[in-house]
Amino acid sequence: MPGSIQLSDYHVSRDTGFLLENPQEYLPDYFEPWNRLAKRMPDLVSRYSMREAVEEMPLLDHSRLTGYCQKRLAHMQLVLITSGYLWQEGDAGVVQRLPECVAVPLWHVSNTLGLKPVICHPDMCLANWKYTEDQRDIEVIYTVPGGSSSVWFFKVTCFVEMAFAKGLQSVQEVLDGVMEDDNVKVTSGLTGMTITVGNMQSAMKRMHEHLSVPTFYNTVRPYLGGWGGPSSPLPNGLIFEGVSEKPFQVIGGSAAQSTTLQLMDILLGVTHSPDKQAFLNEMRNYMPPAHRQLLLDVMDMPRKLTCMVADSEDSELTTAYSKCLAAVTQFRSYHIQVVTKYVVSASKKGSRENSHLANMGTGGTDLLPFLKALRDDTKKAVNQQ
Ligand code: HEM
Repeated sequence: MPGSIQLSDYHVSRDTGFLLENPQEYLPDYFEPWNRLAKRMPDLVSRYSMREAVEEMPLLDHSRLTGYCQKRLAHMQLVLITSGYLWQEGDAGVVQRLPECVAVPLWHVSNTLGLKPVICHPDMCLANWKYTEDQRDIEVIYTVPGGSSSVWFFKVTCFVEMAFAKGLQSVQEVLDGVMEDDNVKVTSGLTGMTITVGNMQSAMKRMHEHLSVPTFYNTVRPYLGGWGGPSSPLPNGLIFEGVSEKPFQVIGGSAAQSTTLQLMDILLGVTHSPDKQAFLNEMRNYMPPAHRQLLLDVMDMPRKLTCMVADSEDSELTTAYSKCLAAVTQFRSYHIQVVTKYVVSASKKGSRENSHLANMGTGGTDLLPFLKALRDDTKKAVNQQ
């Protein structure tokens, strides 16, 4: 049917959703220096020898990378190397320039993939997991300083994406049901989505099991940072040697770059004020292009779930819709608790080395009012139908 959407057309896997299926762990031997430095980054940083190691690294030919998965792995390795190089000495010891041996390939690989040349959710979550040998659990492949806390942080973020992936069929059901004007299908899809969002919340709850607050705040978070803007230790941005002498600015990694919540917002007709939406739109620039395109195409669907609900006297449909919005609202409320614990309260205890991160989000957002407004917009959506 014209205007209908198949999730599988957008680099979305039936099994793993937005997570890359079978991410690779190592590049071919030619890229051994990248394999080695990316894997050893936390260790090299702890010995303050990351910079030296990067400066000794040869400039490799990125055009020898073949296939999408190799390029995604190369992106992750190069952003990790960048992150270690920049933040090894904390804010005070940051450098203004990224050496050519990292800057040039990172720039080109990023352009090929349509990703920003900075650590991001598509790297550290979507392309950073593998099944354990018995296939019963997952492991993260690469990490940043922070030991078991940082590993756990990435792993739980993967769990949340996995929980979404398990409910993908329900999202497809809603998309199909809306196009076919099929109340039963939409109701069933919304019911499945409600369960899925609940499972995403349960997955996020696991953050508390092994993520230490001071380690997250003082050690993990700085390595997820971007550069540029008044609160950054690199206010003008970073110069990529061999690419341009003009510094440029990027936001760092955040799960706000996950397509999951934005897809649900669009599908459920949740709208945000222009400034909040501008931030979420900016986050789309850090998603893989196919996922970004999915959001745009769902926005452009000729039929809308919200119109269907508004025109319907089918109480099962309207109830399923309200319950789904309530689940997303609860997810956002729970996320606010997590952020309060790991960022807001932690910032009160402070860290001098990375004071610029204080109470702000990666995008420089004033955190709690921002997240609460997004949550309240979700709650309000139900009354707008
Ligand atoms: C310790 C765990 C976490 C912390 C400290 C945290 C922190 C933050 C922060 C600071 C923001 C504000 C945007 C920014 O500036 O980056 C944000 C936004 C966001 N985070 Fe998290 N986050 C955590 C875990 C997660 C997980 C596991 C997910 C799951 C996908 C997630 C999804 C989101 C989303 C979707 C947003 C955008 C705001 C919204 O749509 O409500 N976060 N997070």
